Amino acid sequence: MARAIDNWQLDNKTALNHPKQDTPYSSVWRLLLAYVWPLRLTFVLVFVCILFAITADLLQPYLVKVFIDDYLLAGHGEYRQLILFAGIYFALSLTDFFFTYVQNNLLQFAGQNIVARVRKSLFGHIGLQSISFFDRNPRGNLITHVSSDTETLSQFFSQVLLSLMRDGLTLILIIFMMVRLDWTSTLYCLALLPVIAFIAVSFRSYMRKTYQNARTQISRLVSFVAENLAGMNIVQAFHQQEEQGSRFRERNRSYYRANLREIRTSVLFNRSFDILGNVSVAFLVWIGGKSVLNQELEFGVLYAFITYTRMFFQPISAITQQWSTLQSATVSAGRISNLLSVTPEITDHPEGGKHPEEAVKGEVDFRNVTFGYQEANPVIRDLDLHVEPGETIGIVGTTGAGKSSLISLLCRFYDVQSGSIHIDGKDIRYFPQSELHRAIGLVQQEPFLYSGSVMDNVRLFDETVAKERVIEACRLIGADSIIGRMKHGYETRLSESGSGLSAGERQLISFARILVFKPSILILDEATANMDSYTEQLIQNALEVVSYERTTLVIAHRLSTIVHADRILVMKNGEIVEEGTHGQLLEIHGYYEQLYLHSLGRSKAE
Ligand SMILES: Nc1ncnc2c1ncn2[C@@H]1O[C@H](COP(=O)(O)OP(=O)(O)OP(=O)(O)O)[C@@H](O)[C@H]1O
Repeated sequence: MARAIDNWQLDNKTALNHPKQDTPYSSVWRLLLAYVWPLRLTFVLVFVCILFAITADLLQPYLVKVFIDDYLLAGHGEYRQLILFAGIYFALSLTDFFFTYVQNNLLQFAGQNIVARVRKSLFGHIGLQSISFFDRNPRGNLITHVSSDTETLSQFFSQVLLSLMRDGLTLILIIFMMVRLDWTSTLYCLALLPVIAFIAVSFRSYMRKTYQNARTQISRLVSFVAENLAGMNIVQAFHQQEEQGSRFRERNRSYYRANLREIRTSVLFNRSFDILGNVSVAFLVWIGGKSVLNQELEFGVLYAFITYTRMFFQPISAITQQWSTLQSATVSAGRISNLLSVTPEITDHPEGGKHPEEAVKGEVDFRNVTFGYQEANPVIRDLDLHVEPGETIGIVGTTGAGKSSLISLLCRFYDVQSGSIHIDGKDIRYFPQSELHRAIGLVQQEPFLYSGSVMDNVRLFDETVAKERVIEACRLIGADSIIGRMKHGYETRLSESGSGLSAGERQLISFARILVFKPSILILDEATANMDSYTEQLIQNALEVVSYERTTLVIAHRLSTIVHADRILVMKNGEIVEEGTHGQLLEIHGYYEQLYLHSLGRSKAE
C-alpha cells in the first residue's frame, strides 16, 4: 500500500482535454498557443510597446544626424535650438525607457501567468492519473516536469520571445534606417551577414553541447543531493558520510567545470560579434571618412551610420544567444505536452454518476477476481470473497502474498483483469471515483501527513469540519494525550513526512480522519514498525472505536491485532487458502497456525 494515493480523501476537480500521446513539435507549439491565446491582447500591447520603444531608441542617432548636418555644420545652430534638440533627445530616451518598462512588465506578467496555468494543469493532471502511472513514472521525473520544465518555459517567454520580438524588430528598423541614410554602405554591412551566419552556425552546436552538459551535470548533482537527503538515516547508520562526500565532490567538480565551459563559450561568442562590429566601424571610418572628405557624404550621416552599425550587431548576437534556450524550451514544452496527453487508465464510467447517491452500507464482494501488474503474471487469482456490512476481516499472509494488491483493487487504484468487485451489489467501476473514495477510508502502513497543523491533517484542510469535531475524534481514538503533549496542541505544525511522530502515532491521526469523514468501509494496513506496548494498545483501542458498525479490512502484520476479528483470511500466492475465526483456524492446524506460532516465536514442533 506504500504507493497509495496521498490526497486520498480530497476530490480532484481539475478536468483536462487529453490530446494524443507522443506529441510532435507542431502540436507542442499548438498546445502552447492554447495557453497564449487568452492573453493575445497583452501580446499585442507588448508588440506596440516594443515598437514605440525601438522607434524612440533608433530616432536618437537620426536626431543627432539632423542636428549636425542641418544645423551645426550648416551654420544655423542657435542656442535655443541646441536646447530644443537636447530636450527632444531626452524625451526620446524617456519614451524608450517608459515603453521598455511597460513592455517588460506586460511580458513578464503574460509569461508568468501562462507558466502558472501550465503548472496548475500539470499538477491537476498528475493528480488524475491512476496509481499504475506512478509505478511507471518516478517521482523525481514528475517533480522535474512541474518545476524545471515549467521554469524553462518561463525563460522562453521572458527571454526568447522578448528577444525575437524586440531584437527582430530592431534589426529590421536599423536596416530600414541604414538604407534610408546610405544604401551603398548598407550593402557593405549586409555583406557581413554570411560571416555572421558562419559564426552563429559554428558556435551553435558547440554552445548547445556545453549548455546540455551543464544541465546534465546540475541534474546529476541535484538528484544526488535529493537521494542523500531522503536516505540520510541510512547514510548515517552506515557511516557513509565520507564516501558520499567524495561522490558529491566529484559531481560538484563536474558541474563547476561544465558551467565554466558554458560561460567561456558564451563570452567567446559575444566577443566575436563585438569584434565584427568594431571591424565594420573601422571599415566605415575609412570608407565613409574618405567620402566625407571628398564631400560625397555628410558628416552627420556618417555619425548616424556608425551608430546604427554598432547597434546592428547587438540584436543579432542577442537572437543567436537565445537559440539554446529555444531548444531547451522546445524539449521542455514537448515533455509537458506529452505528460498532459496521458489519459488516466482509470476513469469514471459514463453511466456511473447517473444513479442517485445512496448511503453506502459497506457490503463488499470480490467475484472471480484475477489481477496482475503485468498481465501475464497474476498476483491475485480467481478470488471470491463476500464481506457483510459492519464485519471486521483480518487479512494475513507472508510478504508478497497479495494482501496489499487486494486492497488496491477495492480502492480501484488498479482495475481487475477479470471478474468484478462490488460494493452494496454495485460494480465499483460504476461508482464515480469521488463517491467510491468517500465510501472507503484508508489508513496506510506509513500514513501520509501533509505539512500543516495537526488540525489540518485530521480534517484534510476542509474548513467546514468544525474544530470540535476533530478534537472529539482525537479524544475517541485516544490521540488527545499525544497531541496534548505537543508544544502547540492541535496547532502544532507537522512536517510532510510527519517527522517527530512515530508510525503508530501517525496511524492514530489517520484513525481520527476516519471518524471525521465517516467512510462506510475502513481499510487498515497495519504499521510494521516496532511499537511500544503503550502505542500498540492505543492502536488496538482506536481500531475497536473506528471499526464499530463499519466494514473493516485489516492487513495484519502482528497477528495479535486481529485475533478478535469476525473472520480471518489467510492468503498465499494470490489466493485465499484458509478462512475462519482465530479459534477455527487454529483448530484446523494449517497455514494460519504456522504463521501464528511463528509470530509468537515458536515452531509447530514445539
Ligand atoms: N506496483 C507494483 N508493480 C509490480 N508488481 C508489484 C507492485 N506491487 C506489488 N507487486 C508484486 O505483487 C505481488 C503481491 O504484492 P503485495 O504488495 O500485494 O503483497 P503483500 O501480501 O501485501 O506483501 P507485504 O506484506 O510485503 O506488503 C508481489 O510479488 C509484489 O512484488
